[in-house]
Amino acid sequence: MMNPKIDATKSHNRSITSTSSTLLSSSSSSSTTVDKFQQVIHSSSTDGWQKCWEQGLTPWDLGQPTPILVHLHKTGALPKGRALVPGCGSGYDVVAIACPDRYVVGLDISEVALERAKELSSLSSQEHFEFLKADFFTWRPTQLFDLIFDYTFFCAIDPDMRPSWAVGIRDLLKPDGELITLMFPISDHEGGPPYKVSTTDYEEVLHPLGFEATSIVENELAVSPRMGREKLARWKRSICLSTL
Ligand SMILES: C[S@@+](CC[C@H](N)C(=O)[O-])C[C@H]1O[C@@H](n2cnc3c(N)ncnc32)[C@H](O)[C@@H]1O
Repeated sequence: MMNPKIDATKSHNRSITSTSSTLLSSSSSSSTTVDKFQQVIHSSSTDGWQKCWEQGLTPWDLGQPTPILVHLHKTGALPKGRALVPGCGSGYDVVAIACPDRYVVGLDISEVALERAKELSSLSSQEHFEFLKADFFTWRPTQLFDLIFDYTFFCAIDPDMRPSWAVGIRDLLKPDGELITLMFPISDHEGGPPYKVSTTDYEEVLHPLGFEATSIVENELAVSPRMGREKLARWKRSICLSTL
């Protein structure tokens, strides 16, 4: 399915990595950034993310769109219509898949993240995307989505919030819409964010709402620090359960 020639190794070394017991990074300085990021996040239940953005503590940020998402877009393997990227951060993925056939909304709770996203995308054609400040867990627009792409949002929220995450996905997606999750980090470390994830973690909250995976594959285009710890899953709701 994937083109192995696509260079997925351009991630800079600030990317998040983890070991069995703790989160470490490929360099001691980025490990320190992860530690500081976690301290700041846990210092405030209301504006932890905003503070991280203000202090430049964004160790998850690839500095580029997600390679597998770009590949799916370029090969016509993504639904058209309206797409949502919750917790869009710097917004690379929003801009990467926006096109005349697909209007993309990048949602984030941090004003600083959105300012950065707008600045980074200022030279792109603005017609096919927008950035919105809102809380994913309470935001309910009138227009639903044909596609939701989740990468590093599920693992960023407290695991107790995962059932609410699934309800949000259901409420924001059209009944025949598609959810694409890039599941990361598949590991056994403790703590977070990023909190460890497994396919079962997604199934536990999505199955009760009628979502079934139509495919789950290793992400062969993962950036090098994340290689082997990511799976791409595509989910749809079965028609008979779509009223749940
Ligand atoms: C780990 S970052 C991932 C950013 C981006 N997806 C990426 O991969 O670069 C998580 C993002 O989710 C945002 N966020 C956290 N809680 C949120 C919420 N309840 N609603 C919307 N965005 C939220 C944070 O501000 C942050 O930008």
